[in-house]
Amino acid sequence: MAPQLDAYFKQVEASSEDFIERLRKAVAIPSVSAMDEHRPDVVKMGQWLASELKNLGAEVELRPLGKQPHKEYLDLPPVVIGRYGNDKKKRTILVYGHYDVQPALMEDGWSTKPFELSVDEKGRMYGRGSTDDKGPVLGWLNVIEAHQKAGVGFPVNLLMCFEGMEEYGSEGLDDFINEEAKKYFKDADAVCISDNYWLGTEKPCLTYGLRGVNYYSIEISGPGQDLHSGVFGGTTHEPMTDLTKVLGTLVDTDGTILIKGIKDFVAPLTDEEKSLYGDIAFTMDNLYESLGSQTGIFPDKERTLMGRWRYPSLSIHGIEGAFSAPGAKTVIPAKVTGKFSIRTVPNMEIDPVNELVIKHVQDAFSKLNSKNTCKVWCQHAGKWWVASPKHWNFTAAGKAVEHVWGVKPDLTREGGSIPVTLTFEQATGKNVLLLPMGSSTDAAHSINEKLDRRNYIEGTKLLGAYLHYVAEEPMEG
Ligand SMILES: C[C@H](N)C(=O)N[C@@H](Cc1c[nH]cn1)C(=O)O
Ligand SMILES: [Zn+2]
Ligand SMILES: [Zn+2]
Repeated sequence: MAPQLDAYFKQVEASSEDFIERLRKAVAIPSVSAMDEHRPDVVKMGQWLASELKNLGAEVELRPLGKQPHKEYLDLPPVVIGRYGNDKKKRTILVYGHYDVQPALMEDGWSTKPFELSVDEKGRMYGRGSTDDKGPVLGWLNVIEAHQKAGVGFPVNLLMCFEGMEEYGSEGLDDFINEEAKKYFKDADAVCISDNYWLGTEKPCLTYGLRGVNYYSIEISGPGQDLHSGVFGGTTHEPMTDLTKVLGTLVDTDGTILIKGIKDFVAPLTDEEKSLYGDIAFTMDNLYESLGSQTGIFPDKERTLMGRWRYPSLSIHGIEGAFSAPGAKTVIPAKVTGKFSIRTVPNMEIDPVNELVIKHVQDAFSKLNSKNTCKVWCQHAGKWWVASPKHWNFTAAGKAVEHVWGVKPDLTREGGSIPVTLTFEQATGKNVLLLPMGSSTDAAHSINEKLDRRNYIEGTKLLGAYLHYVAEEPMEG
């Protein structure tokens, strides 16, 4: 295998500028799944991805997912599915990624235009979606292209599933995967997802766990329209006042969730699990670097990692309908919708958590004795996932990491959520591996999201090397 991999690696180096151009084109399409007005861009991004894959000789289909739940005027973007190679003697790996991105506006504080890839002198490639998840998705395309150009045989059959709604809760995808698990995806021997990040900036990792996410909206309304606060302030119940009070009952400033009963669902920490945290290559400085501040809750790495991986958290994200522009508008908003989410962990189930949250919000609102109206609902939910890393899929990835990066990877869990991971595992019955490309300082979901050129190019080598090691692993296990 060594000469083949050497030739492949050389080709990745030789094609690196083309691969960066490919990422530049992808970042230029503002495929923001959460914004109705960007839906045509999400569709355009799916079509662009499909055409790139076709140009590389893959069989590709754009599968419709129907209308968006609760927004029937919108079509969901298509799932791009594809196959590269169909040799019964080879293993088949199913790869998943997403081509939609989080919203990004200059006024949020970006230093460069979010939808123009901007590469600085240190090789940091800034742009929305660079690390989450366009860079990793294009990594798979780069793997195909570099094999072709180097004349190196492709080691496995590749099945692909790239969706356009991940940042909005993967609407429609669970049913699609369940439906196709025994059809389009039936040959898959294992699954690989590249959509998370290293813990720091130097040590690669393989990831075997994710938190789940239950995402909520609280809508408080009263007046028939927005009002002048000088004319009506002091004479009416104000939705924004009610909402901030209700939001204030959810979580304490030290991160403690204040909803009664939530803690009781959390699996107790065992001595065996506790002992795993000490060996992970992570420091408080790694945390401070990626936070861009020293505002961590805990003083030590172990409790910080547990706070991210194995305990739930509740975050308040924003308020729709509230005044948020610069200046001093003296308005009383008539209807405001607060958004918050809970990252869930073993053994929190979606429905019992929803019941506690909805009851808590209703009780908190009724204590206000307000004449306004309060509605609360779970917008989307995806369950946590924890797998065993003792499988040939992880062994192959571990060897590939050692080959490309020269170190054994850490085995990590992740605080973020990729709800379809569990769906793939359950629907296909196959092992799922998370193989991240980006690092802790990439600022996914934040301003100035970036992917380091080194992570993109070495990451492309890693994805290819992983496929070669997969081809060599004995199947059992
Ligand atoms: C880890 C992954 N790259 C990611 O960012 N996932 C999102 C999924 C999500 C759920 N609701 C909205 N987006 C995340 O963890 O926030
Ligand atoms: Zn992602
Ligand atoms: Zn994301």
